[in-house]
Amino acid sequence: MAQPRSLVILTGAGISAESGLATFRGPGGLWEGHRVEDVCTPGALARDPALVHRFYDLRRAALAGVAPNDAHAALARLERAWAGDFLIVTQNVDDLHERAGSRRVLHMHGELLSALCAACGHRLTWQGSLAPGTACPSCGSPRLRPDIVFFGEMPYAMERIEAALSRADLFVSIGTSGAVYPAAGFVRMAGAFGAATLELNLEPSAGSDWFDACRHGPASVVVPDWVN
Ligand SMILES: CC(C)NC(=O)[C@H](Cc1c[nH]c2ccccc12)NC(=O)[C@H](CCCC/N=C(/NCCC(=O)O)S[C@H]1O[C@H](COP(=O)(O)OP(=O)(O)OC[C@H]2O[C@@H](n3cnc4c(N)ncnc43)[C@H](O)[C@@H]2O)[C@@H](O)[C@H]1O)NC(=O)OCc1ccccc1
Repeated sequence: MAQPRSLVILTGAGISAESGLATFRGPGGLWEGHRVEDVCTPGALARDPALVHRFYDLRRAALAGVAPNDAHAALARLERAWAGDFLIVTQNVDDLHERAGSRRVLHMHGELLSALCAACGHRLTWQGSLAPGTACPSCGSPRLRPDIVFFGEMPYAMERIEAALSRADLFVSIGTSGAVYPAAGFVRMAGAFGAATLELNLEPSAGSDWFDACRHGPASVVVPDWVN
């Protein structure tokens, strides 16, 4: 196969698992203790903003105690060496890709270190806890919320993502269970545009059958192996 020129990499919670961040559906997964609809839906935010804000405050605080692992580092290395189009589309809201040195990263489900005004759409970097009712520095309305895409909300930058998928020669999915859409549909979209597709995951995912090739194992092993 000719050297791929245009690469799109999708990552999920599995790439951050070995850094000590819980995944969603694994044992002790993030949702355990909280029903998704109680903490990650617009309805939940309206019903109990304190619970939702506290859920993301805890995850934001946990970031200080973790660091990127060899899988994040390998992708940053690959990006520096890559001549063509390169894009990491992550479902993760942590900042471990950027802390590993990755630059061309798109957070399709939002970021913990960002706050969003639900009234005017203004965004600002946010560290520490975010109390419900915090005023937006741009429009003054007390409607700052976690800059997170909740279930039922449209993921960010879908046009940019679909454009990159339509140009991709190679699509690689790392550490995701393929349970959440539209991300779980990207392998079929990329494949339909002629891209070669590869899954790197601890175990087979819900979408493994859609990939041309799969390599299963811990991300900190299979990702550097693939990159080198
Ligand atoms: C549950 C599912 C069935 N529901 C959905 O998909 C819904 C509804 C839906 C839409 N289309 C559909 C089609 C069919 C069915 C349902 C739907 N989708 C939505 O609501 C999306 C929005 C979904 C985004 C929700 N927000 C998240 N995150 C932010 C919050 C937060 O992070 O707190 S989703 C969240 O869950 C998902 C978790 O999945 P993974 O990251 O894969 O994690 P998981 O634990 O599941 O798996 C980990 C994997 O890693 C592996 N692993 C573990 N350790 C390692 C290791 N060490 N190494 C390697 N791999 C490892 C494991 O084996 C496993 O495979 C991620 O996307 C993550 O971001 N929005 C929308 O569709 O909007 C519409 C719309 C259209 C027009 C206009 C307006 C609206």
